[in-house]
Amino acid sequence: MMDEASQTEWIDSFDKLLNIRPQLRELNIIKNAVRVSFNIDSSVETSIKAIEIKDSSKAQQNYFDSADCSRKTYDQNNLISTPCTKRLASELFNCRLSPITGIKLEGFEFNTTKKKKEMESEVKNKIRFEILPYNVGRDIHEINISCEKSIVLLPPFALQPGKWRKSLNSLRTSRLIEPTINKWGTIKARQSRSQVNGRMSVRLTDLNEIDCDHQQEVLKHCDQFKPLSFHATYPSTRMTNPVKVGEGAYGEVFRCTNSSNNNSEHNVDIVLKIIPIEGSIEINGEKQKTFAEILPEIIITKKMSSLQANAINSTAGFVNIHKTTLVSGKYPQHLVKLWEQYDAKNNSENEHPRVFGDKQLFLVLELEFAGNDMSNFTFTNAAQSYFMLQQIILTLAIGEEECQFEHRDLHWGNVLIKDTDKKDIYFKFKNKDLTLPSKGVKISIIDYTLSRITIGQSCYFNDLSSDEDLFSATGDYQYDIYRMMRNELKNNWASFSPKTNILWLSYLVAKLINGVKYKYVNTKIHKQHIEMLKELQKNMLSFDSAARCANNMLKLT
Ligand SMILES: Nc1ncnc2c1ncn2[C@@H]1O[C@H](COP(=O)(O)OP(=O)(O)OP(=O)(O)O)[C@@H](O)[C@H]1O
Repeated sequence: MMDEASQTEWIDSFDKLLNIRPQLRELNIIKNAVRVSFNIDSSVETSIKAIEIKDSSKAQQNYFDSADCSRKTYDQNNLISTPCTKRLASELFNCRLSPITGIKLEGFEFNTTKKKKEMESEVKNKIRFEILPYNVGRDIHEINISCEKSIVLLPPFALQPGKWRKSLNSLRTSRLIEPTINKWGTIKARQSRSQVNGRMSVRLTDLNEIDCDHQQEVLKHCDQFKPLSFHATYPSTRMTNPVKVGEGAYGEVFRCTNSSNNNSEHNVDIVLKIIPIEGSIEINGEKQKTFAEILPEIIITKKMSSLQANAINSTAGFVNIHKTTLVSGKYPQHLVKLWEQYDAKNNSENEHPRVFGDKQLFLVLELEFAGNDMSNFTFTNAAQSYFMLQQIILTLAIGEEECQFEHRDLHWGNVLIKDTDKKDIYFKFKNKDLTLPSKGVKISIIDYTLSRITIGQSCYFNDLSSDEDLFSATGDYQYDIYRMMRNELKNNWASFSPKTNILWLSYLVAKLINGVKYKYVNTKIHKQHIEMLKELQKNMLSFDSAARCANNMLKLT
């Protein structure tokens, strides 16, 4: 089994998670033979799951027992991991619950007082092989897998709070394969993919996919007839004080002052979110978005941004977009340099832009610079955060009222906050003018990848109904919210249920009480507002929409 790969490639898959991202991406999904890891650590949950089914007539079953599966002998001296039988017989794993995730481990319920031999045979019989119903992969790599024994689990795993997409991709990649069975009953390995590209657009009337030329639609939104040259459109001379400020699974974000008209009084602080599209190479563990997949992103961002000037319902709480541009060509050298500077300082998780060829297409979203995200922001005190939360509530309420908007991924990385010297923030809710004290901050909501919205006869949403991975994640209250949303929506992601906004608000209040940074915590005003936040937290889940919550909070009739 070991001759296809060098020893270093057999590092435990859990350990690989600790390695830097480029190596994670090169995990051995197309190797000819795979080791099953059975170390006495969490690797039982992250290691390769592979079996060989002897009887092809059983191939359609969901469960197999060990008798159905072939057992190939292997040279144990070549293996790094402890073989299954040896480990199971030890007392070191005397637990049916994983020490890491608490998942129930089938077959580990033996009693340590039993004799070693009895235990081994009991365990052999009890181990259950589960074939998971994955159907998301686009690339299928056929591999020959053989192993003594393995367990296929869909483990809950801990993710860091905040941005989860890249971590989830890394975990998916590190799991390497999920077995599927072809018509001859042999195993094929599928490389799992993110589901978040599964953006759906449906007409509400007939639920058919919108029939349009997506490339033309994107060009229309960009006011272009064809893609422009990347380096000619964004030369270094057009970008004053440029710096890379952030990155996501889909793009790089650079901040600069837009000095195109050479009038320093009219300089605007903008960010460029640069998203590669339509290319065949994978970026940051994801397939590149297509025109069809990027189009809803543009439409939703523009729609939400336009609410700042809307007649009946208006808010500047959704990030302001100036323009979108479709460019093609090699990544400009001055942006590559900024990318490298960011990487040197922050250890980027994204791929170096050198991977892009000279025909690569990029969609560039020019957004207003909206500050730091909530997880990196230091509030003066809880009075400031309390009123900041009111801005979020009212903004969501206006989104619901205007276009049945649900954000569906409003973790603290997607709320940006910047200082303002304006005393008040203005809103219009159901044609009523409302003013909130800014307390020195203004919020902007970003990232509509999972959002749901109705515009005219069309509804845009992301169908997460089969993204088991996201619903298995743990590590923060944030990951409970995805499960709570699924319950609330009864897994029908097209439907409008503003309660999902309430779920995210309940998460945000929790973060404000116990999570964000405060400068002055020993003041009376801080303590008072922490109590007010706690009171709000008690009541939050009793509302069924942000609109109801806003009505109650602002005593609107
Ligand atoms: N308008 C903005 N102003 C300031 N910073 C921004 C702005 N938009 C994005 N950023 C920064 O860039 C980061 C990535 O942006 P964004 O969340 O839009 O990317 P993404 O690719 O959609 O991320 P994800 O991995 O969640 O898919 C944000 O976390 C934020 O730090």
